[in-house]
Order: sequence, then C-alpha cells, then structure tokens
Amino acid sequence: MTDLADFAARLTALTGGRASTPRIKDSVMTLTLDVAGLSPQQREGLARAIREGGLTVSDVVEVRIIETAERRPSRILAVASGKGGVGKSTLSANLAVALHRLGLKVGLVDADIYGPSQAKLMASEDQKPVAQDKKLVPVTGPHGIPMLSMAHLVEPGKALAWRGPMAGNALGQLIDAHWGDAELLVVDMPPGTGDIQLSMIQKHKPAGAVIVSTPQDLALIDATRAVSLFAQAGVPMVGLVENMAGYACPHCGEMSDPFGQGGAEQEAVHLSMPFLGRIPLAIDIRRRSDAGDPPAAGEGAHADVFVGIARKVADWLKTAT
Ligand SMILES: Nc1ncnc2c1ncn2[C@@H]1O[C@H](COP(=O)(O)OP(=O)(O)OP(=O)(O)O)[C@@H](O)[C@H]1O
Repeated sequence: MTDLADFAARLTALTGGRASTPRIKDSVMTLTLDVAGLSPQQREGLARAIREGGLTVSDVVEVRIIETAERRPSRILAVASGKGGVGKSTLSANLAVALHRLGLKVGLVDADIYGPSQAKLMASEDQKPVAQDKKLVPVTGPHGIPMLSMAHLVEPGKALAWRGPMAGNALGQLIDAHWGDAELLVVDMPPGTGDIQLSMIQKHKPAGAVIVSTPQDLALIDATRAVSLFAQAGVPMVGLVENMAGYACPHCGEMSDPFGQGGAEQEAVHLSMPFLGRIPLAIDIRRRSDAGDPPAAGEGAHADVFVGIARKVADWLKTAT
C-alpha cells in the first residue's frame, strides 16, 4: 500500500499541480481537480489515473474528485493570540515552513497591519509585490513560500496611522491576492480581540484557528478570550499551542520555567480543544527568527517541534470540511 505523502507527490507530477492535497475521511479520499482548459478526454484520462493511484493508498476504498473550472480559493488558517508578544508571528512563520515541508501548498499573510514582522522572519524584506489585474502578486522568499505583508508595501520603520476601515481594506488586499495554487493561507492575525479582528474573521471566514499562548495565567485568560472570538464567528478551533515553555540554560543545560509550564495544556483540556504542542523558550529560536532563518526550515529538536505541530494541523485540515 502507498503512503499518502508519496501519492500527493505523484499527484502533483501527474496533474501538473492541478489537484489539491487529498483529504481522507472514513476511507474516502476527496480532492479538487482544476480542469480549466482540458478537453473531455483529457479530463476523463486524468480522473481515471488519479482514481487508480488513490486506491493504492492505505485504507482508501473510494476516491472522489471534485472537478472545478476555477482554482479553489485558498482556505485560511488563522494563527491568533489574545495578547501581543507571545510568539504568534514566530509560530505562523514556522508553521508555514513546516507545512510546506510536509508537502502542502501554503501561502503566508501577515495580517498584523500595524506591526508587520513576517517579511523579516521570512527574509523577504527586499522584495516588492507587483499588482496584476488590480490584485497583488505575492512575493516568494528564500523558503519558497508565497507571502504578503504590509512590510512589503510600506517603508521600514514608518508608522501606519490608519483607522480601522483602512486597515481592514489593506488586509483584504493581502488576502484577496493572486495566490496561484496555494491551497492554504496561514494568516498571522493582529494581536488582541477587537473589532478589526472580528470583522476580518467574519469577512474572510477562516477554516480553522490555532491559538498560541505562553503558559502563565494572564496570557491564558487572554487566550480564552481569543477562543471565544472565533467561537462567536463560528470558526472551528484547530487547537492550542504553548510557547516559551521551559528554558534550557545554554551554559549548564539546567531547565527552568520562567513562565511556568503546562498551563496551556491544562487550559486546552478545560476548553475541550486539542493541545497541539509545546515550544520551548530558546535563544536559538529567537536568534534564528530574527535572522530570517526559521528553525522549522532546519534540522534538530526545534525543527521537530514545529513539524510535529504542523503534522497535527495538516491532519486536522484533511478531515475538516
Ligand atoms: N519560543 C521562543 N523562544 C525564544 N524567543 C521567542 C520564542 N517565541 C517567540 N520568541 C521571541 O519573542 C518575541 C515576540 O515573538 P513574536 O513576534 O512571534 O510574538 P507575537 O505574538 O507575534 O508579537 P506581536 O503581538 O507583537 O505581533 C520575538 O523576539 C521572538 O523572536
């Protein structure tokens, strides 16, 4: 029997990137096939080849192909926190890189209009998006992920003094851009739970949300507020991530817990939502992030943590409708 990751790689080659990543639920594999410009014979041949290949994947007994003449709009995964500075941008960048490593076609949107940081985290500060048919074309940094951030559009260091509606419009332009075959947009949400966040969620309807929190009580109270913001808008929770948990002294290796540990996991249980993983507080994570070299792009324990979280997110996406 074939592994799903192998099949997904073969599928991309077979269809020239026209197929979405397959999802499996109750032994049924579902995928969307962009058939724009194909003759009926070509459609039929492609669908047959996909079906035959799909049935070789473990546990799959049926393959459903949804044909569409237009590319399926990207689904949105919102990465949010109740308060600032807890590592939302760090998680978004590393999650995008780790999902890309797992074979998903991801794009990254920095929705933090007033304090954009993704261009730096993803080493794409020197790039400028162009407009095509009144829509922005994302830039692609060294990590191979198409992305858009206000940092690509405004001069570095210049403060934006926009009011809510202008910021909302700017955000809309980052999301409604030419995302090509990206099937998932990881959106680094602005911190907090105010009106901009709520209208963004209502307008762009994320498929799911990942909430990040540090382990201490105050951050967790804010995280709970973020959970309720998404619940109000009917957005499903993918799960909670605990960041900055446990610090290993770089000199003696001794572990300490400046913000406590395990608080987010307990909170996840309390809120009946999945716990996706724990990211340690580590100088290397900060150093590499600042240098535009996300740890998830490398090897080692920190990369493994992000890939582990990404795997849970990818599994969730496969079964989500
Ligand atoms: N696990 C970690 N270990 C060490 N440093 C971290 C970790 N996570 C984040 N940081 C550092 O903490 C700072 C804040 O992180 P980040 O910008 O990701 O937070 P944020 O929640 O997106 O903040 P904001 O609300 O301002 O956008 C950054 O300097 C980042 O490098």
